[in-house]
Amino acid sequence: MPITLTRVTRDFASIRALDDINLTIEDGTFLTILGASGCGKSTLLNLIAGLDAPSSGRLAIDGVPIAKPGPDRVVVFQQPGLYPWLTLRDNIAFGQRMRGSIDWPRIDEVIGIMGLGGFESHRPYELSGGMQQRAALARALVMNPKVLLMDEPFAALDAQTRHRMQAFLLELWDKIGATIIFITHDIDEAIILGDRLVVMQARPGRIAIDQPIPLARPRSWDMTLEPDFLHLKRRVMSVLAA
Ligand SMILES: Nc1ncnc2c1ncn2[C@@H]1O[C@H](COP(=O)(O)OP(=O)(O)OP(=O)(O)O)[C@@H](O)[C@H]1O
Repeated sequence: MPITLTRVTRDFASIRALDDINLTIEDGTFLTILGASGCGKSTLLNLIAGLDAPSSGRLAIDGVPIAKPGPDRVVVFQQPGLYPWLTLRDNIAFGQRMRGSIDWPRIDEVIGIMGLGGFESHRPYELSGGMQQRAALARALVMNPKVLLMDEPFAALDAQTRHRMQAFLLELWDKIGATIIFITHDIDEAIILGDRLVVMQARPGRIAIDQPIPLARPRSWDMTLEPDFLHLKRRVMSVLAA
């Protein structure tokens, strides 16, 4: 069952951050969201996460209204936000510990999937930026979410690490089949990762483009030279420049 947003508006005093947003996101979709700063991307993600409520309109997941955060949805932010005093393994187990019980075999399985084996007892400062972000992703995954909400998760990484993380995320998504909603400022990243692309415009925050991304999978960076890629990129650039 999908995530549905029906006529969603969010005002902050006199600022209309989101205006009449209608979206249906099918299960297992990789949706990427692009848009200039301040166009309402994070506001949209926070509403789906249940961290904020709309001024008007409705949000639902599997037909159930979204009223608060839930175990079915986890958010991964730009900063990994690991606890410096905890080991990698304890950081990854943190959400489960808060929920009341830790499934250590699952924690260790996800550590393996994320390529973090051997670093279990390291503290965050002993890990590279890419490893820290993988640990943040692992901490989200061990909650077995149906929906991963990613707010510019790779923006703080250098270009090479970022490319590795993008490939890694696509492999992971293929394995877990979760719905991913992924915010980015990077047009190439949005097109190369997603099944579907939403481009937003600011003041008021509205959807300017909502379309499938017509590239085959598996994706590779060579595809950034394909006519379908360039055609879509040109369209996005003209909307963002408007
Ligand atoms: N808690 C808040 N209080 C007041 N205004 C807010 C609040 N959150 C967001 N806004 C305003 O709503 C608009 C949309 O903000 P939002 O953070 O969703 O944009 P964004 O597209 O995620 O931007 P960025 O790409 O810079 O992260 C902005 O004008 C912002 O100033």
